[in-house]
Amino acid sequence: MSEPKYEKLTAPKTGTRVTPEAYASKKFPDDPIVCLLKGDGIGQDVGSAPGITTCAAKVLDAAVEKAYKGKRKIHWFDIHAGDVARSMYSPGITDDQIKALDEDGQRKVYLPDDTLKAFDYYKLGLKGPLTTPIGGGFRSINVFLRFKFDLYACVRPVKYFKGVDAPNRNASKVDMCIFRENTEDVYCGIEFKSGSDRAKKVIALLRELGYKSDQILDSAGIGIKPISPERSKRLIRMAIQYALEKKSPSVTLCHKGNIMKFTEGAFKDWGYELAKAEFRDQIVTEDEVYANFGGKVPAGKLLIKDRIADSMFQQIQLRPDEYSVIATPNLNGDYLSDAIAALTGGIGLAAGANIGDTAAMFEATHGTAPKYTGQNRANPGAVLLSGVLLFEFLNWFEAAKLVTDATEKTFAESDEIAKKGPGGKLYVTYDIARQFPGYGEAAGVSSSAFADRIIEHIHQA
Ligand SMILES: NC(=O)C1=CN([C@@H]2O[C@H](COP(=O)(O)OP(=O)(O)OC[C@H]3O[C@@H](n4cnc5c(N)ncnc54)[C@H](OP(=O)(O)O)[C@@H]3O)[C@@H](O)[C@H]2O)C=CC1
Ligand SMILES: O=C(O)CCC(=O)C(=O)O
Ligand SMILES: [Mg+2]
Repeated sequence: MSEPKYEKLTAPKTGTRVTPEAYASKKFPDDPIVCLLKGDGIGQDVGSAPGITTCAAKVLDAAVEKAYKGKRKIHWFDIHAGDVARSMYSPGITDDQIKALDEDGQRKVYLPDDTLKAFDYYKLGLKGPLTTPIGGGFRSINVFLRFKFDLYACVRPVKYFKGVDAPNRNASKVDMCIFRENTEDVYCGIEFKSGSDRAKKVIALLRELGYKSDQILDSAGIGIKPISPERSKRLIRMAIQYALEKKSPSVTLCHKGNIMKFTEGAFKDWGYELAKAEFRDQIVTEDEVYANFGGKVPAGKLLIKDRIADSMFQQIQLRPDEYSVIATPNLNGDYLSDAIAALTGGIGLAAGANIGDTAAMFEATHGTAPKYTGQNRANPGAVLLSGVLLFEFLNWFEAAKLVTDATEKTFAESDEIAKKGPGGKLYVTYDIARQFPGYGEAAGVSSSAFADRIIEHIHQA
């Protein structure tokens, strides 16, 4: 495969492409080219106000330089999506002109072919959040990218950072990693609008299958939720492998199988089936623990259990230490990610990665938080910690540790200041500052000042 021809992009002149062979062997170059998609809202730079992606990339570069002194380096390739892509590739296009386009045409305004070609070639990216219109318009570009490149696992670890004064008193017990299936479920975008010809056809078909008009009104909009054994199993396999590698105590299959028996319930059944077929010697199921081991997990075994999604939301709050790796279908994973992140201080710190077999895109759990656009105010921590996941993926553990330790130091020093009473100067952004008793949002610093403080700690390490 040779470098694609771009309309407006210029690839970095130095650096090495991460190839499918590198993915297969898990041996990555010391100078990888990584696509950087800054994103919309808080992701984008506005005038002299840097967005969170720029702030995060600056910290990541500082950590690599400190850890490897020039022997390793990320070569960023700026590619574009969202509002920036619209103004670059379709300057002057009006909202009405965009509305008149079909879905594919609308998508191309915000996700140009250049961007797809570049990511398809380079296969590795760090991405800021992108806006999705609500109730109409094009499908989510974020979701589109995950489907297009078969980034089937959305991996979102959430761990308490010492020094963050999270309101939940169980915060320090949180150490979970969500594996959210990324390519199925209601996210497939198969929907039929109420009253449309297609909705009427689908309803007519359902009537033929025996579903009566009191079950599905003629006026209903319809959404389809496909969940397959192949795609469930590959996600659950990755979750179990991760848990075994990290010596995690359990994998919980989180589903709503009591209500959606053949999708969510099947996800759970396929999970147990896979665990027994492929990992029999390393795992034990919760049923087996009670039937054969008096309720105690035998030493060295990974516990496979399942929970119904609604109960899971209270479990994570009341008994977070009983959960470590969670494998779940797409929509549950979306809801759970934000909820678990809230336990440790909020989505400003919630990192994530979309991982496939031959490509990966690292991105925060949160969205564009549009009201903070151009204010240099939002927390760059989630994108930064997504960069830490990128480092771990590349096996750059020294750089990953430098960033994590320096971030922790930045929280810890603010905690020390806050303990002395209100009125001190903190080094964290508004969202973390407001959690310290007696402090408010105004005690926080800008995104760039928080990033710079982390860099100072990296230099001092
Ligand atoms: N992967 C992606 O690109 C994603 C994109 N989106 C899209 O983002 C848009 C906005 O979505 P919305 O529902 O408002 O959710 P957001 O996650 O963008 O924001 C919700 C709230 O979370 C807090 N927050 C989010 N990010 C940060 C941060 N970095 N630092 C501090 N606080 C933060 C803010 O809380 P507070 O108001 O309390 O300060 C914010 O108002 C939508 O178009 C949505 O589709 C959503 C999720 C993921
Ligand atoms: O694509 C979007 O706009 C939302 C995606 C989202 O909420 C997520 O990935 O967690
Ligand atoms: Mg979400």
